[in-house]
Amino acid sequence: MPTLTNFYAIQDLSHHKTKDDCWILVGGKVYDVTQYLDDHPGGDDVILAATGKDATEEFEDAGHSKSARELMEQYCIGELDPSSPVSTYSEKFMQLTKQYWAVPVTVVGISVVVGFLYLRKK
Ligand code: HEM
Repeated sequence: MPTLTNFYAIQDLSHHKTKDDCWILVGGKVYDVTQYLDDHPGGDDVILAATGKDATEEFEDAGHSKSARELMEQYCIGELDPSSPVSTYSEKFMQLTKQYWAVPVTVVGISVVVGFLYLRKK
C-alpha cells in the first residue's frame, strides 16, 4: 500500500520560521504550529527560536505533559527525510562519530597492547 507520509528535508524548515508560517522538527516529525503559536502556554518566542533546526532537545527539556504530546499530533504534517543531509555541527559530529568510532578505539587498543609489551620487556 502506498504511504501518504510527506517527507521534508531539513532545509525546507528554514523557509518556515516566521509567526505567519512556522514549522518545527521534533522527534523526526515535522509540525506546522502556525495556528498554535498564540495558544502555546510556553509562549510563541520559545517555539520561534527553535525553528529551522531539530527542536527535540528544547521540546524535551521543557518537560511536556502527555496531553501536550497528544495535542501536538494534530499539527504533524510529515517526517524528516532520512536521506536529507544533516545541517548542524553537533549533528554532523554525531554522524561522523557513529561512522568512524572504530578508528579511535583501534588506536587506543593498539597503544595499550604496545605499552603492555614494552613494560613486560623491561
Ligand atoms: C506542537 C508543538 C507543541 C505543543 C502542542 C506544546 C504544548 C505545550 C503545553 C500544553 C504546555 C503546558 C505544559 C504541558 O502541558 O506540558 C507547554 C509548555 C511549554 N512548552 Fe510547549 N508545546 C509545543 C512545542 C514546544 C517547543 C518546540 C518548545 C521549545 C522550543 C516548547 C517549550 C515549552 C516551554 C518552555 C513550556 C513551559 C512553559 C512554562 O511552564 O512556563 N514547546 N507546551
